[in-house]
Amino acid sequence: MEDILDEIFERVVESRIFRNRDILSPDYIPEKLPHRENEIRKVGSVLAQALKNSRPNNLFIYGLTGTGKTAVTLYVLRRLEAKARQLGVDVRYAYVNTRQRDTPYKVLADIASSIGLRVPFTGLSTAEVYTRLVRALSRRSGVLIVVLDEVDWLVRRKGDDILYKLTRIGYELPAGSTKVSIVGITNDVKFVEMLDARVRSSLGEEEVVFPPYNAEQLRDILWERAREAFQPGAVDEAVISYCAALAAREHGDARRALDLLRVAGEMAERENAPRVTVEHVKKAWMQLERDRVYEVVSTLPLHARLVLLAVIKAAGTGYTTTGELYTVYRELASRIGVESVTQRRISDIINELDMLGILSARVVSRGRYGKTRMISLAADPGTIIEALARDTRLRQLLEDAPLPPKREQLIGSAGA
Ligand SMILES: Nc1ncnc2c1ncn2[C@@H]1O[C@H](COP(=O)(O)OP(=O)(O)OP(=O)(O)O)[C@@H](O)[C@H]1O
Repeated sequence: MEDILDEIFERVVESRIFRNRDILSPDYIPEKLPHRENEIRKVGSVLAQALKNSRPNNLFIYGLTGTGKTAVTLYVLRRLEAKARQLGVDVRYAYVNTRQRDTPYKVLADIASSIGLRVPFTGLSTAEVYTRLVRALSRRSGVLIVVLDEVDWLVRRKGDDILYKLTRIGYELPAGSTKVSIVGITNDVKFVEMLDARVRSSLGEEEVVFPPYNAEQLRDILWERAREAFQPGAVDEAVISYCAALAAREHGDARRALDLLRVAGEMAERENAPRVTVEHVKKAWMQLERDRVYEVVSTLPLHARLVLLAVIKAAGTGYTTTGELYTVYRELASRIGVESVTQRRISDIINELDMLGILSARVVSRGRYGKTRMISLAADPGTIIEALARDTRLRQLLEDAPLPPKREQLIGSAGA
């Protein structure tokens, strides 16, 4: 036993692969953010007002995942804070990720703690926490920048009341007290439509959109991080370009590209390989894809999981049509005693699952029989089944009857 562990320990300590793996972790904020100069300039120009003790306009940042929104915002805020210290101006910021801190209470408690006000974990009403926060802000001066990351998460679950309150907090404070400005970050472009018009206009005093990275930009980003994270010679141009190309094919997500490189490195290290190869990247891609599918499927609402199960039952690894799918779905729903939703809603669910890359739905013409959608699984069936089977009711349904034969021939007869 000792020998096994010695070997593992030595492999990590004397890694030929990693010098400092943490540099590839998603929380690490690098010194340089290539290809984000424009965004840094825009965010910096809005927030710089704080250095003159003025309230910066509220700022709304959006862009797809992994486009550097959080990294840029925190990078600018850290530099701003340092500059403010130099100038002797009181500028602080509170960073709250509302996916992790998912209630108005927790959000307010985090903001309070950024100005040194302690709020108990529970026991107060949200209104009381708000009142205490307002009181504390009115006793202080300076500027407080509140960053609400993944703000759509909170609003979708708890409504936009908290945003309304926070964007209005200035009206409740007497002259000379803390000036509060809000930075909202989201990767959901449709989120804006969910907001009350007043919240939308006040949060969007300024807006910055982060475009996705292309493969070339991702390569620069990866090299910047790889130089410090890996031992010299452990990764080469082919590996970096391959990671960049795969991530760019999705939507230019830097997080995905970095994850890919990190997992490929871990695989090489575990194999005691002298360097990371394209093969490691391919395997890493498959593993990350499986993890993603598992995570997405496990957290889907019940009816979406039933739809997936219906596709498995009706199509196996082949195809099914919308009508057939709906029949099977209703049967499954009734077997576990839940009321089925309408065909229209199922259609929406199919679109959502298509966008998530779990299902593929293609419209095909069936000549004089009109059009139909051919639906099939678009991700690894084994992983989907594993994730569905976490729910005992669904596991039972999965075990109930064998899968029907493949349906590929349907496609041919539909002329697709
Ligand atoms: N230009 C860049 N240079 C170096 N690293 C970057 C750059 N852009 C993003 N990253 C890195 O990619 C990862 C994801 O970035 P970040 O968290 O900022 O994305 P995001 O747009 O906030 O995504 P999400 O909406 O999913 O939260 C982080 O590890 C970040 O450091």
